[in-house]
Amino acid sequence: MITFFIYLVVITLFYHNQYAQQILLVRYIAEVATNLNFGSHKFIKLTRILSLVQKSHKIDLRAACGLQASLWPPLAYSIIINMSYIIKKISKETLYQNYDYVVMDRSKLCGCKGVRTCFTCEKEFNLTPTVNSEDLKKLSSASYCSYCNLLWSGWNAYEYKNHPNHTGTSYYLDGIFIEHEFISEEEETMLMKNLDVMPWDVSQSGRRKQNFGPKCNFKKRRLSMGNFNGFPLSTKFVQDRFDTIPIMKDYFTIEQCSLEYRPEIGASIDPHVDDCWIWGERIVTLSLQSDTVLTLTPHKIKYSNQYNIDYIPNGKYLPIPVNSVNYPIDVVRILMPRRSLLVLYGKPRYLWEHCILREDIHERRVCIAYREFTLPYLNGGEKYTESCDILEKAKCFW
Ligand SMILES: O=C(O)CCC(=O)C(=O)O
Ligand SMILES: [Fe+2]
Repeated sequence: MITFFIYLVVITLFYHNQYAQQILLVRYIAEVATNLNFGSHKFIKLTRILSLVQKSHKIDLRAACGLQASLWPPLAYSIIINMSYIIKKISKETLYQNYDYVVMDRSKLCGCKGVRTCFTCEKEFNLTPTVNSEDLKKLSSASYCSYCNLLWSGWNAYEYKNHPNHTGTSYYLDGIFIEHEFISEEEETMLMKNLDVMPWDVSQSGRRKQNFGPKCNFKKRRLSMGNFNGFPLSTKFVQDRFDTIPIMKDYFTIEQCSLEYRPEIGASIDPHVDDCWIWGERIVTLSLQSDTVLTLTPHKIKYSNQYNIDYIPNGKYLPIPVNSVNYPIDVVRILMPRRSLLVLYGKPRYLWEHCILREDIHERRVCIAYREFTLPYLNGGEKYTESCDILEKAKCFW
């Protein structure tokens, strides 16, 4: 049935000569294939199959499809053959354009890689963003009220302003905490001034960033000091204030990352789960300059151990139901007002993906994202010898 469906898509593809559509369809076929994770040692990696195609056709299909997966061999071979057909059907000119899109280092143009896009590369290569908020709006959504700690049905993230006069259905989801006005307006102004005198690096999906933390290789799960030199002194007061919040007890910041989102660049962050091998349970974000919304979306595990979810402590939240958070609501909207502090932990941190939609960035928004180590890398943990120098460095402010 699925194979037949894939054939249908491929046939449709033959009648489309537009480069962007071809890319999208290739990506779509691959996505269909990726979601069929049969989870057995017998199944070979789709990335390996795709690398064969890309070698013979000089095209980085893996990047075009943005995937990595185990796949049932007969299905995989059928996809490979279909993909070979697709590539052969693409004109030379399109192939070169295509080659540019998927292989070209876009760092001179923007910071996007693989399937991530911003306005700049979308315009240049006629690309379509992967996240479509209209699709999310069709799902059942609820928005978080920080005053009653409940979700209320609906998409509008400003629902919390109606507190206590909410209407509709409420749901409970433990693991979201918001402290309004965590810093004052004067502190926000000073903090922004101090951040903006430091250089910003380009990042993916139209963002810019300033990263302070050790070097982490999430794929190989290797940790090293890299250029980590501690944190800017001007930001110390924020970390110091964490002690005033009970759920932030013993929070020891290892990474601090400023992120900038500007609407004119189409900045956003695609749905993801923060790495579970090295980053501890509490994901902390201080929002600055403008309000935005954190959107939690259904967790779609694309391949085994994605986001290193196998490292979630004690298997506390495992097994994660594939493609389902097992909850009556599919999309959770959390308003992050400027100057507020958000702490995400437990189920919302591990079982849902979070993202910031382009349409939720109305003005320049900057946030400072904080991360702590997982237990094995803290004092007394079995990996402490690998992390003790980094823990020491993380006490420094310059
Ligand atoms: O901008 C935000 O608030 C979210 C950032 C985020 O999810 C991340 O850096 O992992
Ligand atoms: Fe994140």
